[in-house]
Amino acid sequence: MRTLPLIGVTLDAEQPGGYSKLPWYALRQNYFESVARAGGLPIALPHAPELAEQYLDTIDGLLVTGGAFDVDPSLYGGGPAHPTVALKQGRTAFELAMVRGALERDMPILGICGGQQLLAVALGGTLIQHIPDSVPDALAHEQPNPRTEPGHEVAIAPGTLLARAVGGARMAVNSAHHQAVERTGPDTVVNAVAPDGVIEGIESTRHRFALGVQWHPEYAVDAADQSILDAFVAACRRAGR
Ligand SMILES: N[C@@H](CCC(=O)NCCCC(=O)O)C(=O)O
Repeated sequence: MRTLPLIGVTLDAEQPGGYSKLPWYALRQNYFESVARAGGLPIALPHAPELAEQYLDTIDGLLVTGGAFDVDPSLYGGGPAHPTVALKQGRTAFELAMVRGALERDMPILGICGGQQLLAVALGGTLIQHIPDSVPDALAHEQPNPRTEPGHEVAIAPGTLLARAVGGARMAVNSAHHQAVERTGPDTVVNAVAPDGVIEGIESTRHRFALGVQWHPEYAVDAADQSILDAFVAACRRAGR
């Protein structure tokens, strides 16, 4: 039996330029730090769909991170891609293989921001491709102020896994997204909503822990943010080998 649950953390993929003249991976340190603070052992997962099953045989839980890109609308019947849609096909192919495999195993999954959107799609949901064009009087979901500060509040749905994790009805959250979950799939419920009605969190009702939040709890903007990681890692510990 492992002492710490092994948490697979997905990476962003960058084209040559900047750090390296070759393709490279990137991820903010606070993703790993927030998992470690929660008592998990974070491990980075390079993009290799052919290794997904072996990764899933090894880890106790999956953290699907965010990034400045979008899920391909063809994956949720979204029709033509909005002009603002940016794709990272290799990353999405790997993350989708990992999420689908984890769901099949009922392995705990936490999706953050774009990772929440991918989880929603894997659960049969759809996305709003560009909030400003779809939501009248929408808040600034790509907040102008630093992401270490709140962008807006969310209302947490009572009786949900998220409500039990954070122990409250409202939270201040940061916001760095132009898309959002539009409709949830079967056996999936909305657990958080912004004041303008934009969905800010979803969870499966038929898995032990399949939770996504649109904001970035790894920044710990709200005192309750770390409790989301704590609940996720605790679920991984219970599910662990
Ligand atoms: N498709 C999503 C992506 C949202 C997201 O993951 N944002 C994070 C920005 C980069 C980072 O700091 O991780 C959208 O709605 O834009």
